[in-house]
Amino acid sequence: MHQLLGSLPHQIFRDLANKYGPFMYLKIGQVPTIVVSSPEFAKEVMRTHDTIFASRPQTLFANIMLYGCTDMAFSPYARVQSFRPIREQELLNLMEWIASNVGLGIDLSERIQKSTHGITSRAAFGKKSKDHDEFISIMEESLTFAAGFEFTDLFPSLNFIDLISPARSKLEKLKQRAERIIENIIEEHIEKNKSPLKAGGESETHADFVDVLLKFHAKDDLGFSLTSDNVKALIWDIFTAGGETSATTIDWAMAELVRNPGIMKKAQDEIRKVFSKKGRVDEAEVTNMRYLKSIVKETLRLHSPVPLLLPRESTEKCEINGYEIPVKTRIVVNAWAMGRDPKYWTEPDSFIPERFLDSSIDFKGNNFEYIPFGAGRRICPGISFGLINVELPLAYLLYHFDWKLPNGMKHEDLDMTELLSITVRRKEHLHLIPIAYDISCVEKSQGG
Ligand code: HEM
Repeated sequence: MHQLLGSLPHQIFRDLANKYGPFMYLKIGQVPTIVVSSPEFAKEVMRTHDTIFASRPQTLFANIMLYGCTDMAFSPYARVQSFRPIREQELLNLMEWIASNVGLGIDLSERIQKSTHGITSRAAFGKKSKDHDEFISIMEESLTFAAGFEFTDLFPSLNFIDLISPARSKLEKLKQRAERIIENIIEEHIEKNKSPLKAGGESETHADFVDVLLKFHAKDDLGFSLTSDNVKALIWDIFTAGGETSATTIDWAMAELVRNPGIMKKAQDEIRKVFSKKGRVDEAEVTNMRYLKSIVKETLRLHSPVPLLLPRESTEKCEINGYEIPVKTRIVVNAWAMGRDPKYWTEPDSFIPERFLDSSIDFKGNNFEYIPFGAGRRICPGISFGLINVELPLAYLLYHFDWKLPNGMKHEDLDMTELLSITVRRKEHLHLIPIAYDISCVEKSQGG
């Protein structure tokens, strides 16, 4: 659909909502769909009728990559603090690499992707898989089919076409490659837990996400059991939901900062004032950086990485605003459109972090005009982990380096075109030239 109309779905839905209103019934292909584009109706769906809309539709992507939608049976754990050494190490590695490229053009987007996925993998799987880079590229390719707008998602009764659809065969192949990597990760954990050192079981403090999943694998005695497919789908979920969203947010934030040098300078002043004495960033103090936090909030408002949240589907009929919503209606909530609605935001299309400095608006699902993490019982369970994974890398990038655009490019010319997948990234990779500000601690760590 989006290719035909030349815009991305969240943009098309906003234009339609401007014309036909914020609670719109559409038939997309054969699928009855309600598109919600106002905080009042978002609240109706995600608070008043939360239970009815807590299901997700079974799309082609979810059926194949998520093992018939057997993922997310429960929220992942969020021992955010305990992953601090992992974050520090990965980010120091990234700083070292950037320091060795000072004055040269680098593909910052690619490096951010790698290190964010590195943090997620090490937190979730104990270490980076030996097939880390391949796993990232499989994920990237498969996510382009995840938005739920494939032919077969829109015409479910024509499933004979589905069987020969190029999307299905591509996804099947990607799944086979991903499965091999995921099975290796599981196998390594099973072996590790068999080792004599681990006799008596992995200690709770060192158990990673996969260890926790394996404890619930096929064990009814714990009152809750996961099948092999559940375990594999959950590993996939964490890798994609955890890494991709954070990397996309950092990338947009850096692009906005490069386009707005005054804001970049203000952020660097805040960060450098605090860390200059130490000569390095300290995670414990990043939580007090008010301006940096406002930058992250503003980035999530303008560039919500999951602009249409994840689709939902009604499990029984209900009434909203005098309309009867039948069972199995798909619900699309346009968080991106609400985040840019002039009714709620002054200068909605401008990047102004100051708007959040003295504002009580947060993204925990209470202010429905601002829901980059969703709301209700399907709200993102990874908010804290996601936020620190964005704030900390930004603090490192802004503390240690100044940033210039290559080839004499002007900051206002930076292309902010969006690219569709289930997350919305910038179409172009961010190529920048790092200039050293204070890299003494990175150089020291290089030396040994
Ligand atoms: C900047 C970072 C992130 C953003 C913007 C984000 C955004 C979202 C959004 C919009 C949803 C859908 C919510 C809804 O439908 O109401 C979601 C779901 C989810 N997120 Fe995140 N997320 C981020 C980071 C993370 C991280 C770090 C993890 C895990 C470690 C994670 C795990 C999940 C999972 C498992 C779901 C599915 C929840 C469910 O269906 O019940 N996310 N996220």
